[in-house]
This record gives sequence, C-alpha cells and structure tokens, in this order.
Amino acid sequence: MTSKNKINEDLANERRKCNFNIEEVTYILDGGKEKTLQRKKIEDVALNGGASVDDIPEEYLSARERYENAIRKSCIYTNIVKNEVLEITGIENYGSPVLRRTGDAFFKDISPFMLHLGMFVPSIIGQCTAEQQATWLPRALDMKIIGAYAQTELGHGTFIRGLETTATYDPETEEFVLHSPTITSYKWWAGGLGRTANHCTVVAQLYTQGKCHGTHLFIVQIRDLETHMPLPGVKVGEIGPRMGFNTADNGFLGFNNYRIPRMNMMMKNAQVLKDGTYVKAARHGKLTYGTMVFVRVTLVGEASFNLAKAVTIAVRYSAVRRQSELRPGSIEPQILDYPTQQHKLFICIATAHAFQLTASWLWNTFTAVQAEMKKGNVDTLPELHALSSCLKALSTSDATAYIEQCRFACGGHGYMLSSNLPFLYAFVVATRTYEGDYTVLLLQTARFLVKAWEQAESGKVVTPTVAYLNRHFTTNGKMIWDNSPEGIIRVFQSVAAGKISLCVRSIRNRITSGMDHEDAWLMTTVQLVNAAEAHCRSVILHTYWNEIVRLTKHSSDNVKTVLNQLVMLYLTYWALERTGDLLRYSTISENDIDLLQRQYEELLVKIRPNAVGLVDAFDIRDEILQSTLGSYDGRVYERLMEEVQKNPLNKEPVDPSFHKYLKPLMKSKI
Ligand SMILES: CCCCC/C=C\C/C=C\C/C=C\C/C=C\C/C=C\CCCCC(=O)SCCNC(=O)CCNC(=O)[C@H](O)C(C)(C)COP(=O)(O)OP(=O)(O)OC[C@H]1O[C@@H](n2cnc3c(N)ncnc32)[C@H](O)[C@@H]1OP(=O)(O)O
Ligand SMILES: Cc1cc2nc3c(=O)[nH]c(=O)nc-3n(C[C@H](O)[C@H](O)[C@H](O)COP(=O)(O)OP(=O)(O)OC[C@H]3O[C@@H](n4cnc5c(N)ncnc54)[C@H](O)[C@@H]3O)c2cc1C
Repeated sequence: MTSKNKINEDLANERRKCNFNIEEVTYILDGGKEKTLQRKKIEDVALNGGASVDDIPEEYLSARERYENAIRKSCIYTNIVKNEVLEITGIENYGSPVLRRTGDAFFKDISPFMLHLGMFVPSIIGQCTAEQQATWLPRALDMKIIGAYAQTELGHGTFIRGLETTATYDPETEEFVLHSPTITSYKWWAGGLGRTANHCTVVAQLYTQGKCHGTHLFIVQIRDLETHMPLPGVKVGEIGPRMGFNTADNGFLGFNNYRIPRMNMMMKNAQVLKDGTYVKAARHGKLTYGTMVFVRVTLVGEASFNLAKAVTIAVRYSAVRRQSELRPGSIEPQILDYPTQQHKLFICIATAHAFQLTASWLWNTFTAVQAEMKKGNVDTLPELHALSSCLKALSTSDATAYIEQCRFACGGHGYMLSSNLPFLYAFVVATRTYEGDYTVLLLQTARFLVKAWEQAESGKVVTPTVAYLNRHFTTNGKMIWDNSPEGIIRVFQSVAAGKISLCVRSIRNRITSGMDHEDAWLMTTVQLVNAAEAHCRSVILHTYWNEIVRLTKHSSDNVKTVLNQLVMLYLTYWALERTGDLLRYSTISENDIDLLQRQYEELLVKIRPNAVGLVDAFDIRDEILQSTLGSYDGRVYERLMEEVQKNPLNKEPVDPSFHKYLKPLMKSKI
C-alpha cells in the first residue's frame, strides 16, 4: 500500500472493532440487496471516468467561471447518464434518487439541470395529457429542451392564489397571452431559469371568456433553441449571489404580452377549448399543486442522504482526531470517545435511518395514492398532503440542525469549505424554505388534524396515521408511562392528541367569546404548529420502529442488535427532549426520567464500538462525499495540506497587493 491509500490506523482499528455485517445494513437502507447492487453498478459506470475532478476547487472560481464549470460538468454527467447509465436502469429511472446522488460527485453545490429533472419533467408527467406528454416528454428527457419551474414571484411564494402573472386566452388566434402586470408579478427564484433553461413551466392566473379560473400551469419557450437569445416579449436573468445554490442560476422572468399556443396549457386536470370554454376535469381542486407534493415526498429522502453524508464525515473525523487528555499524561483520546461527542453524532446516524425508512414508506404511500387517483378516487389525497407537508417540514428542519451539529463536532476544520460541511448546510437549509416554508406546511397539516379530531369526536373511525385520536376519546386521563418502544410511541401519540385537543378548545373558546373563525384560527397558530410537529414526531417514531421490526426479521443477530440500539437511542433521545410534554400528558415520574437518562447514556456506550461501521454502512463513495475530513481512508491532515496546494493565493510567494498597497502603507509616515 502506498501512503496515499494507506488507511489511518485509528480508523482501521475502528473497523476491526465493528461487530456486525456492514453490507447487511446497507441493503436494509437501500431497500434490498438488488437495489444496492444496482446503485453500485450505476456509480461504477458514472464515476469511473473521474470526470468530477476539478483542477481548481469550484469555491475558488468567479461567479461566471463557476457557472460555466457547472454546465460543463452537467453535460458530461448527462452524456454518461444518457449513453451508459440509462441502459442499466431504463429511461423511467431518469431523475431517480440514485442518479441524483451520483450527481453529487460532480457538483459541490448544485447542477443547473437539477430543476429540469426535479420539477420540469415531473410537471410534464403529472400535469399534461397523454397527447401533450408525447409531444414534450421525449424532447425533455433527451435534453433537446431544458426547462425550469417558474411559480414563485417577487411578491408571492407561499400564497399561490396570490400570484399575479396572467395567461389570457385569445380565441381569435387560439393562443394564451402571458403578461407580468406589476414588478411583484415577475417570476423569481426558479432554478436553472436565469441562464440555462430555454423552456419553463409557468404558473399563471388563467383568464378566458372574461373570467379568472385561478392558477394553472403552462409550458413556455423562453429562449431561441439556436441562439439561446430570450424571445421577444420575454425578460429573463439571474437573481444574484445567495447563501447556497450558487451554481443553480436561479432566475427572474417577466412577460410582455407574450403569446403561446393553446395546447401549451398543461391540460390533464382542466382544459380551455378552442372557443375559450373552460372545462374542469379534476375531481380535486388542488391537483395542479401535484408537482409540489411529489417533490416534498422526495425531499424526505434528500434530508436523510445529506445528513448521512454529514455524519459520515463527522464520525470518521472524530475517530481520527485526538484532542486533550482524560488523565494527566495519558495518551490523547479520539474525540469520538467523549460521550458529549457521541451525543452530538449518534442521534444523527439514527435520524438518517429514521428519515430513510420513513421516506421509503412515504414513497409507497404516494404511489398508492397515485394509483387510487388514476381510478378516479381522490379520498386519500388530503392525508397524503398532510403527511408529505409535515414530513417535508420536519425532516428538512432536523437535517439542517443536525448537519450544523456535525460541523460543530468537527471543530475548526469543519468550518473549511473543503470539509464539505458548509456546502451541505447551505444546500439543506434552503430545503426548509423552498417547496413550502416550514411553518406554512405544518399549518397545512394542522388543518387536517383539526378535521380528523372533529371526526373522531363524533365517533367516526379516522385514517391510520391519526387512529390514535380514536383512542384519545376512549381512554380517560393521562397515558400510562411505559418504557417499551411501543409505550414511548403511544405516549408521543397522546402528546399529539392532547395538543390537538387544546388547539380545538382554544379555537372554540375564542369563537364563543366573539371572534370569527379566521381570527380564532390565526390566534391559535402557534399552538397549531406545535401540535402538527408533535403529530409528525409520533409518525416518524412509529414508522421508524415498525420498519426496523419488519426489516430485521431475518437479519443476523448482531445487525438486529445494533439497529435496535439505534432506534432505542432515537426514541429515548426524543423522550428526553420532550420531558415537559411527557410530564403533562403521561404519568411519567422523575424516577422514570432518571432511568431514561441512564438508558440513553448506556446506549451511547453500546453504540460507540460500531460507530464507524454504521457510517460505513451508508456506503457513500469518497467522490460523492467530497470531503477532506470524511474520506474512507481517514487521511485528514494529508488531504487538508493537499488542498492548500490548490489555493490560487499560494501560487506566488508574494502577492502583488504587497507592492501595490501594503508596502506604500508601511512606508508612509503618520
Ligand atoms: C446533470 C444532472 C443532475 C443530476 C440530477 C439528477 C436527478 C434529479 C432528479 C430528481 C431531483 C430530486 C429531488 C429534488 C431535490 C431538490 C430539488 C431542488 C430544488 C427545488 C427547488 C424548489 C422549487 C420550489 O420551491 S417550487 C415552489 C414551491 N412553492 C410552494 O411550495 C408554495 C407553498 N404554498 C402552497 O403549497 C399553498 O399555497 C398552500 C400554502 C398549501 C395554500 O394553498 P391555497 O391554495 O391557499 O390553499 P388553502 O390553504 O386555501 O387550502 C385549501 C385546501 O386545499 C388543500 N391543499 C393545499 N395544498 C394542497 C395540495 N398540494 N394537495 C392537496 N390538497 C392541498 C388544503 O389542505 C385545504 O384543504 P381543506 O380545505 O383544509 O380541506
Ligand atoms: C434556494 C431556493 C430555490 C428555489 N427554487 C424555486 C424554483 O425553482 N421555483 C419556484 O417557483 N420557486 C422556488 N423557490 C421559492 C420558494 O418556493 C419560496 O421561497 C418558498 O415557497 C417560500 O415562499 P416565500 O419566499 O414567498 O416566503 P414567504 O411566504 O414570504 O415567507 C416569509 C415568512 O412568512 C411566514 N408566512 C408566510 N405565510 C404565512 C402564513 N400563511 N401563516 C404563517 N406564516 C406565514 C413564513 O413562515 C416565513 O417565515 C426557491 C427558493 C429558494 C430559497
């Protein structure tokens, strides 16, 4: 072995200590052995060329160079995907999470094509008729056209009904006229729109026969396919530097009476006939929001994957890093030996598992609801909307907090961009806002919960994810505390039920004392967000536990043990985090809390020897991790020094600014 690929001795020791079969855990997280093998095959094909390697790390480039480099690499990756990967996966897997994840080897930040595959293509699939799909989809999948998703405007993001862009039908020419009547109606934020896209999905208020029918989706060509010039009547550009997403060319877009053919309205759920007659086909008023529901579902898996990356970096680094001394004169311990460090990191491993298993479960729920909707049944959509809203909100918010915790766990070196932790944070913190802000989405779930509570109150049997509400009306008093996993989950469900009940009581009391329903709701929103968070927490705890029991039925003993330790750590951690709620809604005592704390500390000790094995089981290749601190071989200090050589500031021993500014300053007299 050369020193370049020699594994750091501490990390090698950690791997020797690991007592479970790492591959077995990888298979569970990937959803089965076949999926793992296919993922590895895709990674081998896509990453073997080493095309991702930048001579100069992208953080040293100017805005223009960074963008150009991102396009260059996007094209390389797209060609690999088109020519080699899709042969393995089939065209239907274009845009699959595996391709998205493999893409991370090419970009530290984000590809300008992300929104094309992440939202433009899904909007064609979800919102167009079969005939329209036949027109647009092959061209989009083949990258003959490149699209963005332009919904948000300068003045409105959350409140979609408030969007101002208009699409007015002209039966004379059978065209829609797109117009941006005000500065606030300019589209703002769409990824890939600023410089890259030649088409986009535009969300606009539909007017026909003098009447507004609310927001609808349109496919709009914005640039010439040969020259890439914006078409007459289109004003488009990049919105400027932001906290992250700096290679995604987020854009602005305005229209000046810009005409598109009638058939460019996405007509799956509503149509405008040649004469201008509006026909609504949809059985549910919000089906035009379907692309957002799809992306919210996928974001739970995104949260898990990005957190898995961060904690892989932080745990490997913590095994390599030695600091301080436990006893005078003793050898410096690995920082992973500090219980406080384990407290920071093991919850991140458990959370990545919890979100991954919840994401798969949510995806199955999503596809089942889609299948029902194909048959004309939209009854399960409200529950899916409530679930995808709160799970998107909580998973992105927790992942953000824990990625930052991983950075803290890496001390000063975690602050280096080359650790990749700042990039991960900047990318994931945006997910808390986009595709529906955290608070706004939890309030959507709260609407569903209040309705479910009212149904349960009237004796109706409610859907499985809120079935605990039926129990709430049949049991009296506080939930009996029970330290088993099922017992902890039951108590969390009681907390959620108790909080929803308090919200309903507050709303009713406010109405009784003279407020109208809107004000009573508004005044209760702080509690409603809290109740929706409690509900979502109980869903995650329940799903994580159920899935671990189901998926480890045939596992080896040691895998069963370590995955059980992790899920118990998760349940115990959240019980300790929420002792106030537990004291309020269950019979838990001071003594029970002491026992929980001891149980938690014992779990840290038990998990410690397997910590590196657990992050290895995420099986994230070095090319994808892109971190000086987190590589498989643990050559942390060597990589930090190698990275310094790439710093353009170190190219010459003396910087020109010395002669230009510093020296004159040093020579000048006071
Ligand atoms: C080179 C190659 C690169 C490699 C790439 C490879 C592959 C890539 C492939 C995949 C990518 C994978 C993942 C993607 C990852 C990252 C994506 C990256 C970037 C994404 C960028 C983000 C894009 C965006 O942000 S787009 C804009 C999103 N905007 C929003 O989310 C707005 C939020 N607001 C709303 O959703 C709504 O306005 C609202 C807040 C819900 C309120 O709506 P409103 O109409 O006012 O409704 P109201 O409150 O009155 O409610 C009425 C009623 O309707 C119910 N309702 C509301 N919404 C829905 C819904 N969606 N579905 C069903 N029902 C809904 C609501 O509950 C009410 O019901 P009720 O009356 O209570 O019964
Ligand atoms: C990196 C990034 C990429 C994006 N990409 C795209 C894209 O490709 N296409 C696209 O169309 N959009 C995109 N967006 C826009 C994104 O979807 C919106 O920013 C997001 O939906 C939030 O809307 P907003 O910015 O209008 O926030 P606002 O709604 O103005 O929110 C501001 C604050 O007000 C609060 N608030 C708002 N309404 C309520 C309410 N009813 N009750 C209580 N509190 C409320 C929010 O909680 C928040 O704290 C992107 C945004 C980012 C940051």
